[in-house]
Amino acid sequence: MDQKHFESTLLPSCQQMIDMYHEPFVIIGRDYRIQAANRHYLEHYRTTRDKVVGSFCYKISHHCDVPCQQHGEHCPLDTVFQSSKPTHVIHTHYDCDGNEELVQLEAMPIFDEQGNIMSMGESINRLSSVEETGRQLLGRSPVMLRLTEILQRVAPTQTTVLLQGESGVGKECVAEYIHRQSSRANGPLVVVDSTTLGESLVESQLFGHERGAFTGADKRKQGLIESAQGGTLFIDEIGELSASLQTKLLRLLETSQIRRLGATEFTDIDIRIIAATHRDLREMVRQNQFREDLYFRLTAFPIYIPPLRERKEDINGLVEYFLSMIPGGERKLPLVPEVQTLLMQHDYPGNVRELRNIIERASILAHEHPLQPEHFSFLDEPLSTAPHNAVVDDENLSRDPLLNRRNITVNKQEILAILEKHRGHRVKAAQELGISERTLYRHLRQIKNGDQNTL
Ligand SMILES: Nc1ncnc2c1ncn2[C@@H]1O[C@H](COP(=O)(O)OP(=O)(O)OP(=O)(O)O)[C@@H](O)[C@H]1O
Repeated sequence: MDQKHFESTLLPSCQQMIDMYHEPFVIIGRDYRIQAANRHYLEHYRTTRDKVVGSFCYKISHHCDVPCQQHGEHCPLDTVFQSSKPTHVIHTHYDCDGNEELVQLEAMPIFDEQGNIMSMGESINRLSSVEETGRQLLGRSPVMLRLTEILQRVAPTQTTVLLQGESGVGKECVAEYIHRQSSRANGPLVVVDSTTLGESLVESQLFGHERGAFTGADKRKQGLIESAQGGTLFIDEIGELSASLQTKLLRLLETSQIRRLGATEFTDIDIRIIAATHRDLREMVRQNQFREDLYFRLTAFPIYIPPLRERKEDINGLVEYFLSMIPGGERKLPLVPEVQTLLMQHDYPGNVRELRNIIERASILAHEHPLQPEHFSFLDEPLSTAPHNAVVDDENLSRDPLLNRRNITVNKQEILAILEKHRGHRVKAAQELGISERTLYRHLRQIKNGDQNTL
């Protein structure tokens, strides 16, 4: 049966009902044919009922000749018909201009009078795009689609979220995504990198202080926590917080109040906290390095972001995205198969950040030409294991007390070169530099703040 001969068995009243729905909504039959589409659907996709009704859903939504499950996506229709229960899933559809758009589908069974499933109703909720979210959270691998689905669920709540995953997997990207998708999106997103909080002033940086609270405090100052009022506080590398700060953070989580340094009064705080770590907090609890009660508070909603090597299906999309950020980068697409293979074979210890760096570096080497395998030859360079004791002074970085204690100073170029050599792997880079990972983080933040073009 082709589309021309399709006749909908739905009652006209059914059409009226779905037209009242405020999201695009379609009714689909067991044979994957769209039986009805509501007014919002036709408006959103700038199409007509004739073009949609009777067509296969996978053809219209995915521009594909076979149902979703045959090209690796979870098919809500199969689930609904098999289970007779509603389901939801995140899919990539095409908008009316042929651009990909990420949508959340809420699918539900529609029964006939005998209680048999007749059709499936599906509402289509568009998820935010790059323009709306700022930094894009990419990833169409099954694991990233599942993650996006979870993020959609948790974002509108006020729950504290703990993001776990290796360095460079996109924890900060995810935090930003949660914030933008939450009711706090119009409020601030304040990022606190625990590794950059200097020991002595940390408390006043976070909690603020009153005038005269300590020598040099000549005026009252708001801390980072207060500056997140009405928004979200993202605490990166939470495993690095000192014991006393852990206690204070726990108190904030329990009472939603803080006291500025030198203040007698408490201030009410309305923030949502998202924390992140690449460390095993549970193990830190076992080793008495992290408060158990704080750990339980933070793990109200833990989210694990898997390393890139476990979701290599994301690589192509990420490469396209990173190239599109480089002037003229689109001209390097599509990638030749040899380069695609090479990128798929790499292990990415530095995760998405490393992939971004690799693409940027190869693009520079390729200049205006298409990317070829030789532009990636730096991937084959062996990692040096030689201890590094270079003593090159840099006024900005040599003041670090840890470094001075060891009588070692390093400069910006050196840090960046070693980091690049280890493809963004901070643990290895810190080892080679002879400094702690924490100190390396601090330096990187300094470099980032001082020179945006460098990192
Ligand atoms: N899913 C993604 N889509 C697009 N870009 C991404 C994604 N994941 C990571 N990136 C990019 O990779 C880089 C590292 O991401 P991010 O800073 O969020 O990682 P992280 O896990 O917070 O790292 P760290 O633990 O070292 O702070 C950034 O440039 C970010 O924009």
